[in-house]
Amino acid sequence: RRKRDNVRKLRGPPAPSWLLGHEPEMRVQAEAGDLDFAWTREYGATLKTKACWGRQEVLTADPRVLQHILHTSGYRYPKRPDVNQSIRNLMGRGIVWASGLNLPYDIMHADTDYMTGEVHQRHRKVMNPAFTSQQLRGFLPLFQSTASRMTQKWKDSIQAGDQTINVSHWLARSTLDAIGETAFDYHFDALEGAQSELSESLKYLFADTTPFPPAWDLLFKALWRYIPTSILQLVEYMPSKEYRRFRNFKTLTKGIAKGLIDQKAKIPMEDDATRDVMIRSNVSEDPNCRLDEDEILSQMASVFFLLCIAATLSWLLYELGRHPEDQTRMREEIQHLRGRLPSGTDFTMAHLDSLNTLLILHSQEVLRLHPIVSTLFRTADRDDILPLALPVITEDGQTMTELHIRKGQDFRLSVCAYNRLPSVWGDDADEWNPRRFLDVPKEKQINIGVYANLMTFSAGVRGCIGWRFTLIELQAFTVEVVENFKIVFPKDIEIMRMALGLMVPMVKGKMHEGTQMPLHLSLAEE
Ligand code: HEM
Repeated sequence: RRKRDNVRKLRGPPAPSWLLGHEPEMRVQAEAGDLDFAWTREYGATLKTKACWGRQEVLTADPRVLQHILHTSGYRYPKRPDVNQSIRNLMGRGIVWASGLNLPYDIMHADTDYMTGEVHQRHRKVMNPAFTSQQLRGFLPLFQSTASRMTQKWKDSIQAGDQTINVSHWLARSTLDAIGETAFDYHFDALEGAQSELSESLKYLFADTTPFPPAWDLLFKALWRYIPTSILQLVEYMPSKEYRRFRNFKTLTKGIAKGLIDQKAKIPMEDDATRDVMIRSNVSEDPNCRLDEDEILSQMASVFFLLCIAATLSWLLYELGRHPEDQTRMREEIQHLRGRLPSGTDFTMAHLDSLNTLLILHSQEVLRLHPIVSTLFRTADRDDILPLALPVITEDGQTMTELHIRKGQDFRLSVCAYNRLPSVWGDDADEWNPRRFLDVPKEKQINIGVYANLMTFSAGVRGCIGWRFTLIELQAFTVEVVENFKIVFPKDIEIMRMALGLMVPMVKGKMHEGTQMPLHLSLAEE
C-alpha cells in the first residue's frame, strides 16, 4: 500500500477561492517575489499553496528540497506540463522544452519508468560545445567592441544634451547583437536599429498579457496536464493575444534560423571554419548528436535569454547608481588596472578575473538579489520522500523534517526566496551587500546552484547552459560602462520589479511603457 502524503499537514496562506486558488494573487503581486518573501517568513521555507481547481501545490525555498528535485533526481521532476507547453508555444521543440519523451500526459499516467531524459540529453550534447569556458572566453573582444559601440551611442546622447538614458533599451539591443554573433554567427545589427522586427517582438513579448491573464485562461491551462501532447500542441493556435505573440516570435526566430542555415549550406563545409555546432549537428554521423530540422530551427528562440542578461545588467547599473561608493571604488580599480596596460590593448579575461574583489562580487550580488527567472515549476513523476534542511512546523504543531509526496505533486521552486534565505545568506539577505560573498561560510551551504550557489541559473541536468556566457558579458559591459560614465539613480522615479514571465524593471506609474531603466549618466572623466 502506498503511504499517504503529508503535504496537507504543511501550513500555508488561506486560498481566496477554490476555483482559482492563489493564482491571481501570485500574478498581481505589487513586486515580483513579494508573496514568496512574506509567506516563507511566516510559514517557513516549505509551505502549501493552492492552484486552480483546488489543486494543492508546494512552494519551497528549502536548499535540500531544491537539491533533491533539481540535482539528485535527474529527470524525475519534469517541468509542469502547462509550463512546458507554454515554453513550446514560445520556443518550439528546442532544448528548453525537450524532456524525456515529451509526453506530459503519459508521464502522469504511466506506470513505467519514462524519465530517462534522452531527448534533452541529445539537445544538450549538441549545444554543450558552444558553451565551454574556453570557447566563451574567446568571445570577450566581441563583447567589448559591442559594449563600446553602445557606450558611443550614450556619449552622443549626452553630448546632444540628453543625460537620461533608458539603459535597458540599449542593453537589450547590444545583447541581441552579442548573442547573434557569438551563438549563431549572425549579425542582427540591433544597435544600429536593424532587425527591428525581432527587437520589437522581444520588447512586447510579455507586455500586458502574461501578468494579468483572464480567469478562463488560468483554468484552461490548469487542465493541460490531462490532455495528450498530440492534441495539446494545437493550443499554440489559440486566437488570443498572448498565444499570437508567442507564435509570431517563434515563427520569426525560426525564419531567421532557416535563412541562416540555407545561406551556410552554400558554403562547402571545409571552407567554413566558423560553421556552428547546430549546423554540424544536422550532418552528424552519431544519432545521439543529431537534431532534426525543426529542433535546430527552434534553438534560435534561445535568443530570448538575452532578455535575462539585459535585465541583469540593468539591475546592476541601478544598484551602482544607488550605491555611489561601490561605483567609485569599482571605477578606481578599473582605472588602476587600465594604467598598467600597454596603450592600444584591451583587458583580457585574466584582467577581468583579477578585478575579483569588486566585479565578481557585484555580479554575484546582482544575480542573487535580482534573479530574472524568479520561480521554476516542477512536477513529481513518482511518489517520493524529500528531506528538509529547514524543518517546518505543521498545522498540528509538529516539526516536519521530511516531506512525503505522491506522483503528480506540483512544486513552485522559489528562486527569489532561496536567494534571500537569512540562514544561507545572512540576516541582511534583503539588502544589497556584495561583500557578503567574502563572509558566507561556504562549507555550511548545501551545494545546489551552478554558480556561487545561487538558484538564479537553476541547477542540475537542466541548469542554465548560458551562465558563463552571461558572466563574461556582464563583466565586459560593466567595465565599459563604469569606466566611461558616472551613474546616478534619478530621485523622481521609482523602479518596480515586475514579474512578466521574466522579472524585469519598470517605472512606477508608467507600466504601459514596458521594460525600462532610466538612469542619469555623465562622462566619468569630467
Ligand atoms: C542572467 C541571465 C540568465 C539567467 C538568469 C538564466 C536562467 C536560466 C534558468 C533559471 C534556466 C532553467 C529554466 C527551466 O528550468 O525551465 C535556464 C535554462 C537555459 N538557459 Fe539560461 N539564463 C540566463 C542566460 C542565458 C543565456 C545568455 C543563454 C544562451 C546564450 C541561456 C541559455 C539557456 C538554455 C539553452 C537553457 C535550457 C537548458 C536546458 O534545459 O538544458 N541562458 N536559464
